[in-house]
Amino acid sequence: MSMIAAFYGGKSILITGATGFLGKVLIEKLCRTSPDLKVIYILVRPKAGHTLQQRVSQIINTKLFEKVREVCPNLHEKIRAISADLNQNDFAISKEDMQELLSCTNIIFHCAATVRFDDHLRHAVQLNVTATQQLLFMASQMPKLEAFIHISTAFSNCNLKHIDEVIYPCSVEPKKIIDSMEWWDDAIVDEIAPKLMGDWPNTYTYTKALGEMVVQQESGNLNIAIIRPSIVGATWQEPFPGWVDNLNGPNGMIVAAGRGFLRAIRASPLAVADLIPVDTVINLTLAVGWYTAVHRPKSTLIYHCTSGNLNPCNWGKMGCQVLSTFEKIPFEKAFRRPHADFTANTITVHYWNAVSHRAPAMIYDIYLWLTGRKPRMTKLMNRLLRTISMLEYFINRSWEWSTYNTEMLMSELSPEDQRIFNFDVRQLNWLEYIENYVLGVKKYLLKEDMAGIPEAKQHLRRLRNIYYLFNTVFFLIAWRLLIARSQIARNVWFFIVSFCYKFLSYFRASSTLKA
Ligand SMILES: CCCCCCCCCCCCCCCCCCCCCCCC(=O)SCCNC(=O)CCNC(=O)[C@H](O)C(C)(C)COP(=O)(O)OP(=O)(O)OC[C@H]1O[C@@H](n2cnc3c(N)ncnc32)[C@H](O)[C@@H]1OP(=O)(O)O
Ligand SMILES: NC(=O)C1=CN([C@@H]2O[C@H](COP(=O)(O)OP(=O)(O)OC[C@H]3O[C@@H](n4cnc5c(N)ncnc54)[C@H](OP(=O)(O)O)[C@@H]3O)[C@@H](O)[C@H]2O)C=CC1
Repeated sequence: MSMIAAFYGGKSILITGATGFLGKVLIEKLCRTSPDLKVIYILVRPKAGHTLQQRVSQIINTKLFEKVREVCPNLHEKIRAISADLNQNDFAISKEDMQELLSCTNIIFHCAATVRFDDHLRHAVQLNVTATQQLLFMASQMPKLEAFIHISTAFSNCNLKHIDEVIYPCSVEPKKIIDSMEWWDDAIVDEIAPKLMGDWPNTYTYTKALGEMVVQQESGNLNIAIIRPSIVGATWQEPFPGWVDNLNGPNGMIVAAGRGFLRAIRASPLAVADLIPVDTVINLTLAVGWYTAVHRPKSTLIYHCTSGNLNPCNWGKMGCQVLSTFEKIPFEKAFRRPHADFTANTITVHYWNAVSHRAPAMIYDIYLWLTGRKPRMTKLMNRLLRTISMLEYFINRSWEWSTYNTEMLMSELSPEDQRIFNFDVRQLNWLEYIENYVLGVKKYLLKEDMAGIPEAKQHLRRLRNIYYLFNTVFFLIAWRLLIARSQIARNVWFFIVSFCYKFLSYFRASSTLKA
């Protein structure tokens, strides 16, 4: 019998960020392995045109929940959506709902965050810091609470090279920043943001670091643990390989490369690609929830959920495997044939951006304009290049994360729990994982049918022919213009023609002699 699965039986669990990427996989695994849990409260913000129940139904009626719908037929009753906005005071939760949450909750998984790199500092502080503070305050009023699990990121200290499982202080106290946000107007925030952020590359990583400090400072008597995943990718094994549903992190790059928009990127091929499958993160999260509640460690433990030090893979190897998968299972409606160059040289990057990204986009837009359609490719390309510029920081550096706590936890699990809640990334076969990842992007994110593969391959062959034709015509025109203007080019041309003529004459003469 799994100790972890049994632990969650009969429990009331509160999840924030349940409608997000990690949140969905968390609910799925919890309901599948502990179908006898009492209730999962999820804090969901209302969205225009969708009731809360519709938002829940949209999630649990997807393929991700196919298996769990069999194990737990009353899934709808297990999930109780509570209207809440983490940006509001008391999360705008009704009095009755708040009363129920305070009196019943046993475990909290805090996943909600803004993961946008370019969010305004005010908004990022509100969600990643102030909301965490408020949730901790709520938690302190919950008499039945056994554990509070906070999901952070391994990049909350990306300004350091070696990162231990400890909380590193930021130069300005989070409480001061929270207070200042009350009276600073946006102009002041904009001016002061770079100074506050120092060597953090974006508001996301900076506010996640502040969030960790808040957790440490406000922990009081609570049983708290922090999980720091690195770059979270598609599922590895569960409930099936390759599931992914958003464009964050590498997903958008895989789409852009597979559709032929992205052909070169400034990246160090030897830098470690610290990807971690989302099901691995969730298995660790559930194991940490159990361990924190049952063993009640004296201090807040931090768990790195990373792959680099246990089973490293670099961006070069990953990129090659992505490309070779495109050959077997190409994406539909490609703009150009997938091709990739990783380069660390800035001049080469500018060259590729001009020749491989902007020029084809402009030529295509001219074609759209000439055929009476609205040009859109240049705009799309600019947006892609902007996205890449934000991700570049993470693909040109390597970090070392120590994983003592994570390894300690692994050794504490029974063999059955190690199997059911497997977070041992040493068992991951990268080539197989990446192939399933690309397949998953095609099936679950782009919603493409596998039956369309022959047509997609045919389309790529057409693109190849257009490419050869375009290059030949371009070369001939360029050469013709050069010959017209330059005596040297004319001499070279006559030399080549006379050389070919002599070679052919010699070849013909020798074959006549042999006959
Ligand atoms: C040539 C080389 C290729 C090699 C072969 C293949 C390569 C594949 C292998 C891997 C390549 C290397 C890529 C590695 C990337 C590494 C990422 C590392 C990140 C680590 C960070 C730490 C992890 C975390 O803790 S948090 C999770 C990460 N968070 C994010 O990723 C969020 C990032 N996103 C943002 O910050 C914003 O969305 C931003 C700034 C990128 C764009 O903002 P903007 O306001 O311009 O647009 P949106 O309103 O957000 O969206 C508009 C539009 O664009 C679509 N879109 C959004 N993001 C992407 C994307 N990444 N790619 C493509 N399209 C995207 C979005 O859906 C919208 O579409 P609509 O149709 O308009 O709705
Ligand atoms: N994805 C990754 O690569 C990594 C993620 N992490 C961490 O994991 C956690 C989950 O990330 P991920 O699932 O990818 O993020 P998503 O962006 O997919 O999900 C974010 C969740 O937060 C919710 N949320 C945002 N704003 C509010 C609000 N004002 N009120 C209520 N809910 C809100 C969203 O709800 P809604 O559906 O309404 O928008 C959504 O459910 C985050 O803490 C992140 O920092 C850490 C490392 C890597």
